[in-house]
Order: sequence, then C-alpha cells, then structure tokens
Amino acid sequence: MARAFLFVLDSFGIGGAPDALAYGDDGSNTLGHIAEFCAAGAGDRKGLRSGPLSLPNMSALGLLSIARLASGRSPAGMPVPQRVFGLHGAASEVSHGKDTPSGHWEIAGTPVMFDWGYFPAGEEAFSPELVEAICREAELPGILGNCHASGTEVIARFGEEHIRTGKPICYTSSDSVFQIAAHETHFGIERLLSLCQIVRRLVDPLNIGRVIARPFVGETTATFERTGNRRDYSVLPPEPTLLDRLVEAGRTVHAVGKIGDIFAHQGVSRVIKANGNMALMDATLQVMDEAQDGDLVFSNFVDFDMLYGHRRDVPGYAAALEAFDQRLPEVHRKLRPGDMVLMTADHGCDPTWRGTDHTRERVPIMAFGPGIKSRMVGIRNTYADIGETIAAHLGIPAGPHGRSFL
Ligand SMILES: O=P(O)(O)O[C@H]1O[C@H](CO)[C@@H](O)[C@H]1O
Ligand SMILES: [Mn+2]
Ligand SMILES: [Mn+2]
Repeated sequence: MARAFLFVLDSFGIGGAPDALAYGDDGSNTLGHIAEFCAAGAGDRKGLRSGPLSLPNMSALGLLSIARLASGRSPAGMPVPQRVFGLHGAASEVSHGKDTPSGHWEIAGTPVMFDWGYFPAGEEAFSPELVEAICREAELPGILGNCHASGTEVIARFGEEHIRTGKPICYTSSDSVFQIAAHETHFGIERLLSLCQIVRRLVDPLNIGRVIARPFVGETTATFERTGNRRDYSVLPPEPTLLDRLVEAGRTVHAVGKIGDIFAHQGVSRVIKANGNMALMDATLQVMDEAQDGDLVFSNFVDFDMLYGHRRDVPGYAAALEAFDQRLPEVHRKLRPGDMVLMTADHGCDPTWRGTDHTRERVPIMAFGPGIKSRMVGIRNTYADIGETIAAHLGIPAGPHGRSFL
C-alpha cells in the first residue's frame, strides 16, 4: 500500500491568479519577485545569503516550468535544469478567501464557497458592543490596538502599555481573523488562551475564520519577540475534508506544525508540533519513519509566510527557500516503494508587494516518489485536485470536488 506526504510551503505563490485584480493583487508573484530581486542583487544580506535565488532541487522537480506556465514569466537568474523529474503543475484557488484555512481546506478537497466575515479597516476594527462583551466576559480593563496591523509592529507600538495596564493587544488584517497579542508571563499564556476561547464564541456569529493567540516575551519595545506558542482557534471546515475521509477509512493522519489547528483538529489523528521550518522538517523526517502504509503525513512550513512574507523580507524569504530546498534530498532518502511526496502552497505573500497581507496567486504542485512518473499536469482550476490526487494515491473513494491528476 501507499503512503502520502503533503507539504505546504505557506505562502509560496507563483503569480498569475486569473482573479488577482479583484484582490488588488494583479502582478503579485512571490517566487517571481524574490527571484527578480535576488538576480538584481537586492536579495543579499550579509551573513545570510547573496546572489541569484538557488533552488536546485525544486528546479529539478519542475518549479521553473510551472512558474512560467502560471505567470507567463520565467523566474530571473535561476538556471534551467537539464532534466525535470516528477509530476508538476500549478493550481488556481476557487475559494473566495486568500487566507490559510481557505487554502488548506481547498487543498484537502473542500473549497470554501461562502464569504467569511471581516473586520473593517477604518478607525476601530471591533465594534464597541464586541469590545464591551469581551471585557465583561474576560474581566479586562479594556483592550489596546483595535485596528488592522502587522503583528510585530503592533507589539512594538503597544507592548509596553500592555505590560503596564494588563490590556491585551487586539488586531486584525485583511484575513478573517481576530488576533490577540499578550505577554507570556505578565499577562500569562493560559489566560491568553482562555481569552481566545471567549472571543472565539463571541465572534462565531460574525463568521470569523480564526481567533489567534500571539504570545510574546521581552520587556521593552526593542526586545519584544513573539514565541512559538501561537495558537489558532478555527471554525470547522464546511464539509468533511480529505483528512476526515482518511480517518473514516481507518487511516492515520499525522499533522505536523499548525495543520491540526488549521483543521480545528477534525480528521487529525496525531499532532506533532515544532517551531521553525528546520525543526518542522526534522519532525517531518521523523514521522516519515513512523508512518504506516495508507497514512497521510501533512506538514505546514509556516516561516515563509509568518517570518518573511508578512514582514516583506526578500532576503529572509529567499534564504528560507534555499534552506528548505537543501533538505529535500533527506526527504528523498526516506521514501519507500509506493510513497508520494507532494509540495504546494496555500496562497501567496509576495514580500515585494504593498502592505503586509497575503497576495492572490496560483500555487505550485510538485510531486515525486519511486512510482511517480515525470509529467506536466498543467494549470488546475482548483487546489481540490491536489486532495483528490492524494485520495486516489491512497486508494480511498473520490470526493465531490476536484479531480485526481494521477
Ligand atoms: O502580522 P501577523 O500577526 O503575523 O499576522 C498575519 O498572520 C495572520 C494569520 O496567519 C494573518 O491574517 C496575518 O495578519
Ligand atoms: Mn498560509
Ligand atoms: Mn499569513
């Protein structure tokens, strides 16, 4: 029997989404712009990396051809490999949101065809009624922030006042999120998690996708730092996903990183947490030894998005891609007959784009394994084709959305 390994490189878009204009993202291209900046010397950072973007393993898996197919442009400065291995293509998203849950659920065969609730970008993001209810139920003296913000900037701005007053920092983005930053010890991590659960219940009627705890440490603006204890409280996916279907069929779903939280723990047999892409890769490699025939290992590599895409950090994103690419031979060495590794992304987050939000883009599909033939599968109309491909590979019945490309 077969095993499947699904890796989401969070936010690794390749441009070309047909509906990008409607999101204000026409021309955004995470891979394309990183490559362009690196080729022009604008991806250099002393002690970190320099020169053109170098992804030899992903290039050998077809990344450059699918980037050209998806966006009409070849990534600048990246040498074209002599031969391409594995199955490769690109996919457009049909879900309305360019957020992480929409992307992951659609990858797992369940597009999100309703509109999430969003908080307005004006003066106050959260209504006085909602703030009043939160303060009453959680016994808080008030909240700080109450705006659209980048998480690191909002902590720099309000962190010291938060420590002084005990008021949590509440903010949102163009995603359907209510985020709460609070100090791990001054406010307390358990108290932050209970607060998130209260807020989760209060924003349910507003159709908000996630309430997210963003704990941080440090004593001053200059030293504040977010920790790995982030916790997402998501609503349930609208229909059973590939994960539910696998568990129903008696299979084990190993969720590495934030996959468990993203799926609200539905269809997740086992959660393996790790902090940072390299630790997530180490954890994934270990689970590759443990997974049984018929299992799915589903890993999310969050640094691309959280540390570099949202922070609009081109050298950081480039270095993270290069470090990830260097680990792929280790993945390859773990493979057994019948295994398939499939790499993709959930949305874009172009580090050269305006603002700090995600960008609507197509995503890459790169699959390899001992029995996987080299083939171009073109541009798929929905990420759900990825989930259906994994369903077909693992031998469970097809779902209602998407088509396997095997
Ligand atoms: O700026 P930070 O706090 O990283 O927030 C980002 O993380 C959120 C959830 O992934 C996104 O909606 C985006 O706003
Ligand atoms: Mn994401
Ligand atoms: Mn993000």
